Amino acid sequence: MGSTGVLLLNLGGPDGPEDVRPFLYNLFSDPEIIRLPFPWLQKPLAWFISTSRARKSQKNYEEIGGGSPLRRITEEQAAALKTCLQSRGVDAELYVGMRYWHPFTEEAIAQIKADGIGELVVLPLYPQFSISTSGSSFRLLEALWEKDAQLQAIRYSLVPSWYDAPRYVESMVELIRQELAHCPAETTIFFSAHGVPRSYVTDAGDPYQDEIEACVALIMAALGPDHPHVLAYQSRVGPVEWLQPYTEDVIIELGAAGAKHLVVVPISFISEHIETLQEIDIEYRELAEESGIETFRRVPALNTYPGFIAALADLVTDALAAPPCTFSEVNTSRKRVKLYPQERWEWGMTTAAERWNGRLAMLGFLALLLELISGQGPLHMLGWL
Ligand SMILES: C=CC1=C(C)c2cc3[nH]c(cc4nc(cc5[nH]c(cc1n2)c(C)c5CCC(=O)O)C(CCC(=O)O)=C4C)c(C)c3C=C
Ligand SMILES: [Fe+2]
Ligand SMILES: [Fe+2]
Repeated sequence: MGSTGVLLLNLGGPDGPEDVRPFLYNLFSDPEIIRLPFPWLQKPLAWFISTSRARKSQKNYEEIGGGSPLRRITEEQAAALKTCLQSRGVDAELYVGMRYWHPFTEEAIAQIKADGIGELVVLPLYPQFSISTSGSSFRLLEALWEKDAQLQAIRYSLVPSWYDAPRYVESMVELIRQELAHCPAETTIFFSAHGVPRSYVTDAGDPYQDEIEACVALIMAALGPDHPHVLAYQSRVGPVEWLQPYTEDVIIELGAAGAKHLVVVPISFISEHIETLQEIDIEYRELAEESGIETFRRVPALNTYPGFIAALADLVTDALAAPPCTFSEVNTSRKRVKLYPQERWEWGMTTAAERWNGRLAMLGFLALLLELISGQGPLHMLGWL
């Protein structure tokens, strides 16, 4: 058997302003992020959304220095994890595979093959599983595996999610306590999770909301019952309904109800990035001040916090010791989860028919918008006219 490897998966982020549009294009090209009934519409729509969103997104990245710190932090996590594993007698090569920007997952896999890795642990840097994050990366890896005999020879094991890993929960509790030490006794702990469209949970069976709620419950059980706390969902994109309540609404409601002190806990992110540094620290802070909140503090992301790196090392050593968890096993253990493309057609006045009705209407509307904004309709774009 060859040597041992650990592949850390994350979303990726633009290194500078010129990367923002192509990064967004990659993100919106992913059917796990935007679920469309027709694969051929995915790329034109991704082009349309990335082009129209790029300026706003670039402005947000400018406020945090022009680009995302995600690559640097993830590489620091990889280096710290390698050292921690070495101290436990595990000699492993670390790889970083981003879903939508450099270093791409495909680049990491090419390196894993070149290095002749014989045993691989695949560890997503998302504590809670979502179709849109870990699910999307697993689907990409599965596709790479399917067509590559060299990859099929590797003994690999996936870690689907780890929101309940004891040292991760402990580290979160430690960081929250450190922040609470600077706050008055009546401070509300405000868990802000990344949102996903509500239909991912209700229709596609994404376990994300359950895992977020279980994670918050574990942290609160360890912190003790004295603290008032709330959970809300941030970063909504697009017109459809996402998981509720929305972070911005809850900040306004708390202010109106007379709350004065908040500590925000970014619960789905383990690294600083645009949604902590810009959205929480700048946008939500402003909103909180306007809503009459006097103390608005945020718990820092775990980054390379030693207890957290130890938690990651536990996950790796546990995965190496246990029977391997494979792609088919993740799909079986989450058999209610419908990874895209998922639906089968049913004839008659069914929910499927109604859904398709809505989708076709939406497609007509999008085609019109596309034509109005770009001067080119979908058929021109496809070279049909
Ligand atoms: C449009 C749908 C999106 C879903 C669903 C979504 C889920 C989701 N995302 C993260 C974590 C990250 N998202 C990041 C960037 C980002 N995500 C979306 C859209 C969706 N995310 C967009 C449009 C962007 C780009 C930034 C922007 O324009 O707002 C990042 C990278 C941030 C960086 O520093 O560059 C992360 C990380 C989670 C955890 C999640 C669902 C659970
Ligand atoms: Fe996101
Ligand atoms: Fe966002």
